[in-house]
Amino acid sequence: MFNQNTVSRFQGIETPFYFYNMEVLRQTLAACHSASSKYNFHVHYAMKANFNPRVLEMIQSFGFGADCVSGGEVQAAIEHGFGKDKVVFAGVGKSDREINAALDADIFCFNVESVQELTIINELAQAKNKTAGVAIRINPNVDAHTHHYITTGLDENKFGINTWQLNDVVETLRACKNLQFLGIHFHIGSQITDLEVYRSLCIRINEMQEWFEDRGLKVKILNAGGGLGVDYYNPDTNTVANFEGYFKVFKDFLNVKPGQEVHFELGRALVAQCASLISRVLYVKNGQKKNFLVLDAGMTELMRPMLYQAYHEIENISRQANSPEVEKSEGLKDTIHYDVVGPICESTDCFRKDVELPESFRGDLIAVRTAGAYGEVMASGYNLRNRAESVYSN
Ligand SMILES: Cc1ncc(COP(=O)(O)O)c(C=O)c1O
Ligand SMILES: N[C@@H](CCCC[NH3+])C(=O)O
Repeated sequence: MFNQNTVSRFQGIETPFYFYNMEVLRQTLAACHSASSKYNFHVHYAMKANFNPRVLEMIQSFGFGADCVSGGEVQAAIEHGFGKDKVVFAGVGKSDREINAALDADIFCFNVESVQELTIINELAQAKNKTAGVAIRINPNVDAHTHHYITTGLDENKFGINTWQLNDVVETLRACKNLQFLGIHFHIGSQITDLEVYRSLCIRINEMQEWFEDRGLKVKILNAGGGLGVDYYNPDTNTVANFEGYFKVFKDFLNVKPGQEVHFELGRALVAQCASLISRVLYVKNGQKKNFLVLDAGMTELMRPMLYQAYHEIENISRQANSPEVEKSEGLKDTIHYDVVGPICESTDCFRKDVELPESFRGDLIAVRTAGAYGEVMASGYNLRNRAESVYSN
C-alpha cells in the first residue's frame, strides 16, 4: 500500500524503476539484529539478494557481515566497509582470479564446495605464503520444502560436498598446510517458510560436527546458511520475516559448544519487502477471452515470476482508495481480471495471469511488491533495454 504523497511523487519519475522504502529496510534489519543478538548469533548478509549501494550501506551500519558469491561481491563488500573478518566467500565455481583476489583481501573464510577446490585454494595460498580459513559446505540431503528450482541441499543438487566424500575432505585438510579448517557450512535452499525444516537441519549439523571432531578437527564455526522466507502475499501486514521463530529453532536444537560461533547467511528475509518495482500501463488490450495490461516493465526488470512462477502482489497504485483517479471515476467497473504482461518478446513475459485489479488505463502506475530480493540484481539487458533506476523513500 502506497500513500498518496508517495504516488504523487512517482508521477514525475520515468518508469520502470525500483522504489526502496528505507524505513522498511531499517525496521527489518533492526528486527533481525535484535533476534540474532539475543543468542550471540552472527549474521552475514547474502549479498547476491541485492547489492544496491544504499542497501549495502544500511546493512553494514547494523554490523552484519557479508556472504559473497563472486570476486565482484567480495570487492563490493570491502568497498562498502564490511570488515575483512566478516567477509565469507562461497560458491561452487570460484575462479583462480577470484580466489587470489579474496586471498589478497585477507577475508576470513572460504566456504568450500569440493575436494578439488580445497587443493586449489591451498596451492594459491601457498604461492602467496598465506593461510586461508576454510569451512566445508556439506550437502546434508535435507529437503527444504520449497520450490524445486531454489532447493540446494539435496544429493541431486550441485552445491556442497556429499557426506560420502568427507573422508577425502579430512585427508585433504590434513595434507594442505596452507589451509586452516574453521568449520562446517550448510545452505539447503531459499524461501523456506516451514521452520520444521530447520529443525532437521540442526540435527544434521549436530551429527556432522561430531563426525569432524571425532577425527580431530575442531569445529569453530557452525554456519547454517540462509533461506528464511518472507510473505509474498501480505507485504503490508506481514512485513518483517519471522526472525524470532527462526533463530529460536537454532537456539533450541543446535548443539553449540563453548567457544563455537553460529553463523547465518540471510539474503531474502532482510531485503525482499523493502522494494517494489514500479511501472506504468502502456496499453490495455481487451480480448474476447483475456484482458491484458501491457506494462513498461517485464522479465528484464524482475525475472522471478517468469523463472520460478513466483508470486508477487500486483497493485494499481493510481487507483487505490482515496486516489484522485478513483474519486473521478464513478461509474467504472469495480474490478477486472487482467493478465499482467511485460513488453519483452517472450510469451513467458507475464507477471501473473488473471490478476483482479480496478479497471485500469494507460498511464496508471502498477506496483509489483516484495521485489527487493533477487529483483534488481537479476535484471538483464535482453532486448537492449535500459536498466531501471532506483528511487529511495529518503
Ligand atoms: C550459500 C548461500 N547462502 C545464502 C543464500 C541466501 O539465501 P536466502 O536469500 O534465501 O536467505 C544463498 C542463496 O540461496 C546461498 O546460495
Ligand atoms: N534467485 C532466487 C533464489 C536463489 C537464491 C540463491 N541461491 C529467487 O529469486 O528466489
